[in-house]
Amino acid sequence: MPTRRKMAAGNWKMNGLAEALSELDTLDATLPRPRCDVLLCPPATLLSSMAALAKGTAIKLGGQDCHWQEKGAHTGDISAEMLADAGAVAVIVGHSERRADHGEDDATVRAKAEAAHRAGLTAIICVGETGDDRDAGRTLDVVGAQLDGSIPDNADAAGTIIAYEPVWAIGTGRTPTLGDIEEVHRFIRARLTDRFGDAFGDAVRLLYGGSVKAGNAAEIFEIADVDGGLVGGASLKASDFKGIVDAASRLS
Ligand SMILES: O=C[C@H](O)COP(=O)(O)O
Repeated sequence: MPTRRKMAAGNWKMNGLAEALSELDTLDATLPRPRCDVLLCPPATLLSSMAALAKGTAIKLGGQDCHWQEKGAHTGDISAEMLADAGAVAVIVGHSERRADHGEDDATVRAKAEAAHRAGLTAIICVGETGDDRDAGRTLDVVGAQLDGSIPDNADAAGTIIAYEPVWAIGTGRTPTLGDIEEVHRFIRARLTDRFGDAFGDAVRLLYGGSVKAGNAAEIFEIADVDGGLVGGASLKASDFKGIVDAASRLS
């Protein structure tokens, strides 16, 4: 049996002023030695302050995006090396909001994942179908193509996490059925095993994202190929996120 440690990852998106720093303290105070990995991805403006606060706790920090280059004339961008320097251990790449808002295609996402690896960060690579894709029965084709195009050829399982996030489930309160989540996660693991081999396929972690809450986390994280969640709205308040961390911890 593969022993993959569950992960509860919070993506704060474009939310969080300095006052949100207290959420980290609250979360830490309420987490008695979680048996899962706990990751918070705040806006870049809060990263170094949160990394300082998180020192010595079970909470790790991540970025929400990075540029593919190490440095240079790219106004407004942040490199993976800068995120690592600020205390991040991971970075989300290819989130559907980046793909939609910034026109990021699979090649761009792959370059960003390569940059993450270059900087020693775990790349959390997001894939997921739109509502139209699902209605048209294209979910597995779309997700398969995103996986093929977005994951670097030299990816290693320890430094790579795939987040399956159906676009239509993000922030909507709607989730796929447990059977649908199971089908897509099984498909993702099989696709990765075909490309990278059994060891990679067994070890790589697959997160589900899209309207995960304390109330549905356990039933989703119990699915065989689901290794935790990438959580948006319900990660903003420590009191909400704690229930999700607890579910991941119990099932680890
Ligand atoms: O990265 C997180 C996802 O986009 C999920 O967001 P949500 O939990 O608010 O639906």
